[in-house]
Amino acid sequence: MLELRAITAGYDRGAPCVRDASLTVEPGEAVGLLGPSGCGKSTLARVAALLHRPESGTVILDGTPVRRWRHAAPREQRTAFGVVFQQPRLSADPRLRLAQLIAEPLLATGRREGSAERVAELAEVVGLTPDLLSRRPHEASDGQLQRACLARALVLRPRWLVCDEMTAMLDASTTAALVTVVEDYRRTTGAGVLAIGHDRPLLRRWCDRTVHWDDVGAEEPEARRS
Ligand SMILES: Nc1ncnc2c1ncn2[C@@H]1O[C@H](COP(=O)(O)OP(=O)(O)OP(=O)(O)O)[C@@H](O)[C@H]1O
Repeated sequence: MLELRAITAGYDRGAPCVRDASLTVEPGEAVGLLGPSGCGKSTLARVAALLHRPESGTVILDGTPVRRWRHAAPREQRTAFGVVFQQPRLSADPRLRLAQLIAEPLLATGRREGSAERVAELAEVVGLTPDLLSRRPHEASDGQLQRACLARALVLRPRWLVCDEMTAMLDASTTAALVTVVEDYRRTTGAGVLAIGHDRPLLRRWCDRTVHWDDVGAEEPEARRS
């Protein structure tokens, strides 16, 4: 289970944008998090994915409290997460061809062997044809690049997938395709999904339950008391 307990976080000490937020995601569960722009959803998602250290509160990953974030986190905790951001161009190294982008986490964790096969397999899953894999980000559309970013997020077979407005920049058919990929991944692996968004009907369709930002602070009073 992924548990966020009483998380307070932000960028300016003393003026946090996330205050006392609690949320849990069970293995195999998809939880949607809705809220207005700028309220702190992405910040909470980054805390959940161990990318941003909170000022206070606890993240508990499969029963183990997280003590360190980002590169200081133990590899098995860091690689338990796949993350897809809203703007693929901001999260893709412009120098890498799409195949290299997808393979990045494999190479970063010393898993070069079999990486070409894994990239080819995932490219098919996300709907990228082989000719696209040799292109660099500036030669790909937003939708094609987001497909590659989703493949990169899945390449290490994470147990938790954080989708931070993954489909906000995409057309309806690419949105449907990527949501289907995430859903198939969740069904076949039992991974838990935290999906952040503004699109209530989409999140309702996609997720087992949807939580509004206003309720995140009061969602689990028992957990917050303990
Ligand atoms: N790197 C940063 N440095 C300083 N402030 C930041 C940074 N990132 C976000 N913020 C601020 O923190 C607050 C919460 O931002 P966050 O991105 O978490 O909100 P959000 O709910 O995800 O918004 P949106 O739906 O528009 O993406 C905002 O006021 C934002 O301006």
